[in-house]
Amino acid sequence: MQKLYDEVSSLDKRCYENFGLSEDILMEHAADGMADFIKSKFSKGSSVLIVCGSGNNGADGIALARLLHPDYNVKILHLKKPKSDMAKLQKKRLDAIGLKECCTIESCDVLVDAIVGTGFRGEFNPEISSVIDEMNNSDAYKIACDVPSGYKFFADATLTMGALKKDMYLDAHKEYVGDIKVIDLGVGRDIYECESNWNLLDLEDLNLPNRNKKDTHKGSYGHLACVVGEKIGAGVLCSKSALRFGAGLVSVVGYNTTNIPHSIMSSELLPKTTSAIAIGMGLGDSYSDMDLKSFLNNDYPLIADADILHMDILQEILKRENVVLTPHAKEFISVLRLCKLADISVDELQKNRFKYVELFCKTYPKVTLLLKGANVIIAKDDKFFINPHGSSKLAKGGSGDVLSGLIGSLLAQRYTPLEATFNASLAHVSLALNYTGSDFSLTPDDLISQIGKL
Ligand SMILES: NC(=O)C1=CN([C@@H]2O[C@H](COP(=O)(O)OP(=O)(O)OC[C@H]3O[C@@H](n4cnc5c(N)ncnc54)[C@H](OP(=O)(O)O)[C@@H]3O)[C@@H](O)[C@H]2O)[C@@H](O)CC1
Ligand SMILES: Nc1ncnc2c1ncn2[C@@H]1O[C@H](COP(=O)(O)OP(=O)(O)O)[C@@H](O)[C@H]1O
Ligand SMILES: [K+]
Repeated sequence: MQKLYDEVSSLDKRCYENFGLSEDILMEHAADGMADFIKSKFSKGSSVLIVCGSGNNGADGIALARLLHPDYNVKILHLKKPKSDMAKLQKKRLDAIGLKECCTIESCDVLVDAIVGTGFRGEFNPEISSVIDEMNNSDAYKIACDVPSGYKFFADATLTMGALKKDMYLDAHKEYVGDIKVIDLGVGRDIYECESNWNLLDLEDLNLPNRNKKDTHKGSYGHLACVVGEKIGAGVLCSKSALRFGAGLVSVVGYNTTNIPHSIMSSELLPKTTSAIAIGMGLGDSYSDMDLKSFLNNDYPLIADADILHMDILQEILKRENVVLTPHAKEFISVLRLCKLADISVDELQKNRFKYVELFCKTYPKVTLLLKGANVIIAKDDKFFINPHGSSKLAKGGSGDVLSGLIGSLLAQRYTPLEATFNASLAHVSLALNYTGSDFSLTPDDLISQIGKL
């Protein structure tokens, strides 16, 4: 797990105050880290074009040019005259060396974007936008210094200074950042970083429901009751996924339980041995509020997904002690509206995913939330996690039903709601990563069939 930050200037400040480092020292480490990265990937003599802006992001680029010269064929393009103190200082150092400057985006092996970093505000003017377009059209390997400028530069790799910034994990930014690597600024990351409520999940954080005890039986692994409705397929996918992920028993529950696989049980009412409930997937409007209440009149851990996230009965569900909500963006704006927290568009949500997740969790600290997307957010109370390992292979109907089954299965096996949710999410993305077929071909059944290989 790695920590995520809204901003790192306060971390830089701690370095000056607590460790006696200066802005100059931090910047030299930033540039050195980028130089090391390039040296590890490209042989001496490769051509490197560094495009610099006028602030400290540009200054990082100017320092990098000095460190790579003369082993690499380095050229620098100043989009603006150096303006910050550090940019002016770095320019003076570079001028002393006498490095070649250029004024167009020339062909090169490595292209570095050091136009703007965390200090960028507003929009680029047309001239800078057209330079970034040209950079994006280059065949070179593309490196973003700290962050891709204005999230308009498509990087192959982003070399980010000191610590991971939350903003890099907004869904819309996933297209731009490429592989992200943190550059050490001279004090080691564990010392540079301070506490943060936001964390990035690593695949290695996955804790599978492996069976360590010998004297057990099916009842030891819980019983998931999956309430099904109009579209029975969704409930079947959820149930098959839950059984495969270790639940001892899985039942589909409801009025419509014909043609279900032999391994799944069925009943009209919740079975007596139920230890967790999954509800919402494919539900349609087949149940009255009274019917739904009959499934909710208990305190079993529960995962609520899909259709139920649009229903007034959600208010009842949110009062439960152990509940997980798994909306996608459109469902989450419905949740926010039903809870009278916000009445916003999907676009507004996607631009401010972190803010609205925090708002929801502040109001409902007992609820575990998983907001689906290119980068999944998992949150409870004041703890927030981002799972960035999913891929567009998962963008297919039924992927979410499989996820609900994974979460329901772990709830039935007595993981806490938060642990069930982030472990299930990690398992879900691992299934997609492990799939070796073409990226457009992954089906929910493929996901389920691979659970046993995790
Ligand atoms: N200790 C540290 O601080 C360390 C900092 N580090 C580095 O510093 C970076 C932050 O540097 P920063 O604060 O100077 O901001 P930065 O990203 O260069 O942007 C400012 C420039 O952007 C420009 N600009 C703004 N809006 C614009 C627009 N709409 N359209 C066009 N231009 C616009 C604005 O230009 P102006 O408009 O003023 O001419 C100004 O010059 C950080 O990302 C990291 O790389 C590392 O070396 C590690 C140590
Ligand atoms: N581009 C993507 N990158 C990563 N994960 C994705 C992407 N698109 C969809 N997913 C994941 O796939 C799942 C889709 O769920 P959902 O939309 O509820 O599907 P359904 O209801 O049809 O089962 C979610 O877990 C989501 O995070
Ligand atoms: K940049």
